[in-house]
Amino acid sequence: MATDGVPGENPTPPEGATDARYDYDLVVVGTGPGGQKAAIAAAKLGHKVAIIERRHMMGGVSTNTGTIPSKTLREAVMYLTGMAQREVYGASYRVKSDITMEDLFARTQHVIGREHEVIRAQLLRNHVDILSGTGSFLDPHTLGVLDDDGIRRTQVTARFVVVATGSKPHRPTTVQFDERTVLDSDGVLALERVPNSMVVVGAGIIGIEYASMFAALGTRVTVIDKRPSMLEMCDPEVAESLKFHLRDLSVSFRFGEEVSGVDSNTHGTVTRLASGKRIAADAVMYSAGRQGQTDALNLSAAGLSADSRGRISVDEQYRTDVPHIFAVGDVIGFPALAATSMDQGRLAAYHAFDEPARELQSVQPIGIYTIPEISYCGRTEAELTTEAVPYEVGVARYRELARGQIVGDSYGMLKLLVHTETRELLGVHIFGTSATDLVHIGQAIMACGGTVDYLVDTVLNYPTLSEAYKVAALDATNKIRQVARFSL
Ligand SMILES: Cc1cc2nc3c(=O)[nH]c(=O)nc-3n(C[C@H](O)[C@H](O)[C@H](O)COP(=O)(O)OP(=O)(O)OC[C@H]3O[C@@H](n4cnc5c(N)ncnc54)[C@H](O)[C@@H]3O)c2cc1C
Ligand SMILES: NC(=O)c1ccc[n+]([C@@H]2O[C@H](COP(=O)([O-])OP(=O)(O)OC[C@H]3O[C@@H](n4cnc5c(N)ncnc54)[C@H](O)[C@@H]3O)[C@@H](O)[C@H]2O)c1
Repeated sequence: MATDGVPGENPTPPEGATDARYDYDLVVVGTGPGGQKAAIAAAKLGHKVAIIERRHMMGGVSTNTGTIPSKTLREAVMYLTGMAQREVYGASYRVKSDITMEDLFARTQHVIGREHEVIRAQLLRNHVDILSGTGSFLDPHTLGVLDDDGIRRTQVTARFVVVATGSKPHRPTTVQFDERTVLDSDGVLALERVPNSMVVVGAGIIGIEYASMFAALGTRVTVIDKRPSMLEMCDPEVAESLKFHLRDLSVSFRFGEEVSGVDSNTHGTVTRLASGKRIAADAVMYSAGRQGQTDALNLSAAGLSADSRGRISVDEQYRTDVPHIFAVGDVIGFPALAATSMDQGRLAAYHAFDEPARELQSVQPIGIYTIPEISYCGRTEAELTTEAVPYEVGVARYRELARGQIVGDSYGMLKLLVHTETRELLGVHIFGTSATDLVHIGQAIMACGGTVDYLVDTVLNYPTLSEAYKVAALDATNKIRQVARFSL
């Protein structure tokens, strides 16, 4: 099998599968981030690859109903409401006063359309065959593909298979979803009007991201979660800052409350809580977790099964219990991010074809696209305290940065957690403009085992938000010095 000589160059199209018993060296099911990267990685190694996907889902949940539409919607909300500019131009500043769902979706549809083209072109120029339809196992090496009209079934054989079928919203059986007033995160993308009021059930990342978008649009949002607080994985100070912001946008929180049911009619909805409370709203959005999409796969024909949440278990090489079948992305569960799914797909392909591969770096970022956004990597203060790791905190407030004033962000902050003895960076927690981009500076330093002194001794562009690292580093080192002097 020929391999491409120059890294990144399009591989020579393979004439056939390496093993003549099979049509393909690799068949991937699902074109989300995990499936795309598995297919392209294998093709770049010179293998004959096919990918199965339903006609309207090129790019997966990520491109069609998840990451890309939600982040584009957020961008449209930020722009049209003038949210990010109000500190500069005043509280009444708006780009458009009567924002419609049409306005918001115009931008989303534009980006989704472009992404479809990019993904299709990438697959085709790497000679990956796109098989349109729903894939299911007929035996461990054979997949049936039922076309999108549900009429014609073809079949293909593969030496290796990567299952990258992703996830779908979990819908409790006790709730009647009518796709108009009682919705999940897919249904939100088909809303006809911006609701005046909305109940969000589930204060996970999806729930809080959408709660902040609708609140910015002027919707009165009530967030309900059975847990005692939201975004428990975040630094408490950061989560508290977000909560303060959301309350300012009229968001109400009902934590420690379980939803027992939702009633809906032409007037709207009433959400019933186990505590006896009833909350009226124009719409209810459920964001109470997701489950693996394995129903259509006929896993038993391959000798596989899924757990009660539709997830497939894999080893550290993303290999299932059937050694030539791999699974990646949301279908294997945590962390269920587009970011990680891509690398899982690439690594699964490398492991299948015995291509040397390194493990992923242990320091991984989390980006939460609320308004304002949150991002972090490394450990939290609570974890360090439990583990009795001596640390100091260095904080930079955007309002004290020239760039913070220029962009009109007075609430943002960056917090560094620094080991007081080794001076290593242990954690970075950011709240505010560009947090999801800025976090990568701290991540890179941490991954290289860098210390706070790197930031103290480095000149950064001015005026930038990156300067927050310098300010926080100086703050942490000043505090460490103060304690050291006291001990002398
Ligand atoms: C609202 C929302 C916002 C999100 N925001 C972010 C974010 O900001 N950052 C981030 O990193 N992650 C985010 N995520 C998570 C991210 O979208 C997922 O982790 C990611 O899409 C998972 O990728 P995947 O490769 O598992 O496949 P998916 O993107 O889930 O796609 C799976 C594909 O498989 C196809 N498929 C399923 N069964 C079959 C079959 N039998 N035959 C053929 N095809 C099949 C489906 O049609 C689908 O297209 C978000 C998710 C949601 C819902
Ligand atoms: N920016 C990002 O990276 C991003 C954005 C969106 C989604 N995602 C991914 O999507 C995944 C799923 O997100 P999610 O928010 O749907 O799920 P989740 O599991 O993170 O949160 C669901 C929440 O719903 C609550 N809940 C469940 N049933 C309830 C009930 N009956 N009454 C009240 N509360 C209830 C749970 O306590 C939980 O807090 C995330 O874990 C993440 O991996 C990532």
